[in-house]
Amino acid sequence: MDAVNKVINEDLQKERDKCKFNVAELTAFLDGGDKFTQKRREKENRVFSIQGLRDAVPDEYMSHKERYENAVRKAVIMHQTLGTLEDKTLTEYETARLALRATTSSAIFKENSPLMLHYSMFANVIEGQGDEKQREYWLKKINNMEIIGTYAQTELGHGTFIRGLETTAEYDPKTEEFVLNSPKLTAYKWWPGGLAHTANHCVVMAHTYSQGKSCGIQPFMVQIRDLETNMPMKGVKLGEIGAKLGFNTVNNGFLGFENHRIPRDRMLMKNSQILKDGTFISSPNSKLTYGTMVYIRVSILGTMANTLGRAVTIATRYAAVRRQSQPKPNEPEPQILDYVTQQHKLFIGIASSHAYYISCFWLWTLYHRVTKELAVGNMDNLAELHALACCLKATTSADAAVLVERCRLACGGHGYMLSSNLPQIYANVTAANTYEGENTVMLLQTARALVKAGMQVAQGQKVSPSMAYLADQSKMAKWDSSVDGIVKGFQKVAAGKVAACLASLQRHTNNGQSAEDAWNLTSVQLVAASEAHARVILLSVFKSEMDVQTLTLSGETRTVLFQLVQLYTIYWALEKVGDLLLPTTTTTYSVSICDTAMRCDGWMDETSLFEKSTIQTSARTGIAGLVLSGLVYDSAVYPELVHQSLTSWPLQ
Ligand SMILES: CC/C=C\C/C=C\C/C=C\C/C=C\C/C=C\C/C=C\C=C\C(=O)SCCNC(=O)CCNC(=O)[C@H](O)C(C)(C)COP(=O)(O)OP(=O)(O)OC[C@H]1O[C@@H](n2cnc3c(N)ncnc32)[C@H](O)[C@@H]1OP(=O)(O)O
Ligand SMILES: Cc1cc2nc3c(=O)[nH]c(=O)nc-3n(C[C@H](O)[C@H](O)[C@H](O)COP(=O)(O)OP(=O)(O)OC[C@H]3O[C@@H](n4cnc5c(N)ncnc54)[C@H](O)[C@@H]3O)c2cc1C
Repeated sequence: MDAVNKVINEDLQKERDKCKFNVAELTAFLDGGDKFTQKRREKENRVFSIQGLRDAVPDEYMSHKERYENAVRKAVIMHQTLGTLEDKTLTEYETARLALRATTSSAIFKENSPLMLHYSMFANVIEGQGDEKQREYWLKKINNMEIIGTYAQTELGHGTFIRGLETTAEYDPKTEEFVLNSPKLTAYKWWPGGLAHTANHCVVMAHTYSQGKSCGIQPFMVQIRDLETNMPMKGVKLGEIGAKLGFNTVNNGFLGFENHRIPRDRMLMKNSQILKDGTFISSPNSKLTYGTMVYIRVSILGTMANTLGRAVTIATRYAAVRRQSQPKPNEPEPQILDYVTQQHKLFIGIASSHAYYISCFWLWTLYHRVTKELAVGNMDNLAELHALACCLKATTSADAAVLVERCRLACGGHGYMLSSNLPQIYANVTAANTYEGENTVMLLQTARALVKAGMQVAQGQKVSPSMAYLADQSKMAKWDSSVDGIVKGFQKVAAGKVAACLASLQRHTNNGQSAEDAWNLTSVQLVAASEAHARVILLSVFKSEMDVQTLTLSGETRTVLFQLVQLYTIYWALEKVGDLLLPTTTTTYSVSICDTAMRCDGWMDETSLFEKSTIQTSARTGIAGLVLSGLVYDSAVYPELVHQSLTSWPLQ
């Protein structure tokens, strides 16, 4: 096996030899500096050198039980190898950056680790929701693996609608305990990773009552299994939910309670408290209880960057070594990578993966700042963070799923083989469209903030920085094909969509609909406005962060990174060319389309992207569309970019 690995395919080597930039420099840039590349490699080398972490039989030939047991076995070795969760010499930002760039777990678990929730949500919820004493007590046990935990929020009856959760926690002041119950089948917790057989503790989100009154949804630390026998505790019912598209080694389970009692201090009391006598002290903001979800939504951007990066690396390498067809007689079959259609499929995946990394670190910085503000009682920027995390989580996970599937298709029949790992990668990324807030629901959350901002703009009020562009009433005199120009175009599109939503909401309420019904009737447009806003953020952050962060890089590396920015921007301009050109269509067209299926009335008058003269010219000739298409093919961006994927990913 080792001898085989040492022989590098001639075509692959040829592509690598053509590389015009310093691969080590780019790798360090993505890792956050040489020091981190070194740390990451040390970790990877340690893990990958362990024979016991290699599967003797491919996962797919094992039974469900064998797969799970194999995953537990590897998870234990991984934990022993990597030690405790924290490297105390690193700052919080550095720890997160290293975690997000890590490739070890995805290399060892095709369908993720049964300890995934322990490391991610369980640890974070104690950090974010526990008071000082609780953090001190539980985090030590979590880091030392004295307890194994998960995050139990979703129920069979409700996932999205947290306020609808039916699990109850009723405070009994006589014994100073909470009594947990699942009043019906729909109240059973359903989905938590590791719950089926692995976890012995979990954080349970439950509807809380004290002194006969509702105290809202609160988090509780609950021991669910005996630490010696691993059997369920009294009044606790547990099991596995069944086979899934992916995540089959995550051990997702169900959990029900029947008069299960826990001490008062098991309620995580950083934000809300219930005193011994049952007095409820409410959190300064009920949404602080949802903080862990915001944290994971931010980290999902990084996970999408990593996962898409792996898929596009596999597919691009395959495209370099695969030869097919004979366009020119008497010449060898070309590498499929030389077909422009193949480049068109793959290179946007490379650009997107980079865009997601950059956006994740940018958003993480904001998350970190807002967390610090919250610690001193300042909630001013929580809504903006939430709005950004929701639409970026949804848009990056949706795009990543499409792009990973494209990578699979780009490998022809071989992409259909489980040995390509592309089907499993797809199963992992598509899950992120649902978990941690279903994507449509997340886009509608951001839409709430956009509608509010739109109304504030109309009243001349200031809005949050990421939505400030909504206030810019200027028109674009002509199409500007620079990256900044395209970003500006996207801002106009998003502002137009928000304005159209406001008009539609207004029209429906004027027609006597309730605010809720008007919202529902406008929701297709609201989702579109939210996605457009996400595009503005992704495009503008990718460009502006690159402008600043690449200043110290060599010219060659900067060039290739800016080619990625350019490709990403132009790709989305072409994908959304209809939106960008919408104001250039004739009034008749807009009326006939908009008044029926799209319901985007108000759009033309209020939000024209171009000045009237430009509109008429382009509507007559369709030139704007052609100019846009021309950009990609004239820019010579593609041939340069190929080297990027072949040389810069860490696992080569
Ligand atoms: C930072 C990262 C750095 C490093 C990390 C490194 C490594 C990490 C490694 C790996 C992690 C990666 C990935 C995966 C890990 C785990 C995934 C696997 C498992 C998945 C687990 C789960 O899925 S857990 C369950 C998740 N469930 C959900 O997400 C439910 C979604 N539903 C909701 O969030 C809410 O119900 C709702 C938002 C849809 C509605 O809430 P509701 O109470 O009904 O509120 P509204 O009435 O609609 O709104 C009231 C106002 O509150 C605002 N709001 C809502 N939510 C928040 C929030 N979270 N924060 C702030 N504000 C919020 C809302 O917008 C409203 O505001 P108004 O001003 O308009 O009133
Ligand atoms: C792989 C995986 C791992 C998971 N791990 C965990 C875990 O560890 N812990 C945990 O607690 N949960 C976990 N979950 C559960 C996950 O968080 C929920 O599945 C998710 O929040 C969506 O809830 P739901 O399944 O009830 O879907 P629903 O909310 O029922 O959504 C179904 C459909 O209804 C639509 N819809 C719902 N509400 C609205 C609305 N208000 N407006 C418009 N459309 C709406 C949605 O867009 C969607 O199309 C996991 C899920 C998966 C897939």
